Amino acid sequence: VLVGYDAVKEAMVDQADDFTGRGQLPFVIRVTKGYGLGISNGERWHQLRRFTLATLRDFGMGRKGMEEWIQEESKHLRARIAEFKEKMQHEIDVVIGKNRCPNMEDRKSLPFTDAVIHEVQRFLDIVPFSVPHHALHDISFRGYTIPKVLSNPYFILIGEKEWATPWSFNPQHFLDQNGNFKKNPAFLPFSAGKRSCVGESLARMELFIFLVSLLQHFTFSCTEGPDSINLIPEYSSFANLPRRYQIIATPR
Ligand code: HEM
Repeated sequence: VLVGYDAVKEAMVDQADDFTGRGQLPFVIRVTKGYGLGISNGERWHQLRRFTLATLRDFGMGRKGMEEWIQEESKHLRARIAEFKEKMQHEIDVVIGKNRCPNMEDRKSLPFTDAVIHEVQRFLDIVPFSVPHHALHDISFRGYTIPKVLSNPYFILIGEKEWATPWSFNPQHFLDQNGNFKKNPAFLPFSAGKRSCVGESLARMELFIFLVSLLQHFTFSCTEGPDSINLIPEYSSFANLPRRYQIIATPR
């Protein structure tokens, strides 16, 4: 298991050619029947990866087309919910108002909202061990010999060295003392290197536009009050699955 940003970056980015193999998890093989980009290796993976990236580009007709498409989708999604702080709504009201759709340009003017979205992804850590990689041949890494085909999961979003309060939900992890958005290189929910998530830009655009547009139009609450929310996942193993709650969306 590779632990912490330094080790993960060194393996997935600096020594990427050795680590791009996909580890063979029995349940993933069963679900995918061994087919598809996520589970493939070798020449098949290279071709599928090139094809997928090209298709995603065509599908989005470039960044702008994809943005408009997500804006349209977000209009339909406003019926879905969660509870967020007034501070985000205040920031959104000041920067965007209520009469136009948010776009990706707005992100730099919404540092608090952006920090909350990053912190949600860090704290939720939906794929805590990422998807395992394996070494393509026997390799040496930090003085250890890693034999070919040994699976190496890794985790980094909760490192004590990288985060001031790793076990608390704390948007300050992504803000400087002036309230500006601050990047943290250890924020790698999509992994890094040659095998990283091909859907990253689509997913990040969706997270931003959906969430901002929901908060623009609704205030969220839950029937039992915020203290009834249990942050411990309902199921935790390969994935962390959050619990389900009935949420009330009140038009603003
Ligand atoms: C918040 C949403 C998402 C998260 C947190 C996420 C996270 C990840 C992670 C951690 C990996 C493993 C990377 C590695 O092996 O080093 C991955 C791989 C992958 N993701 Fe995502 N992902 C998200 C959304 C998406 C979307 C929207 C798509 C499709 C458009 C997608 C398609 C894929 C594919 C095909 C792979 C396998 C890539 C390969 O093996 O070369 N993901 N993702």
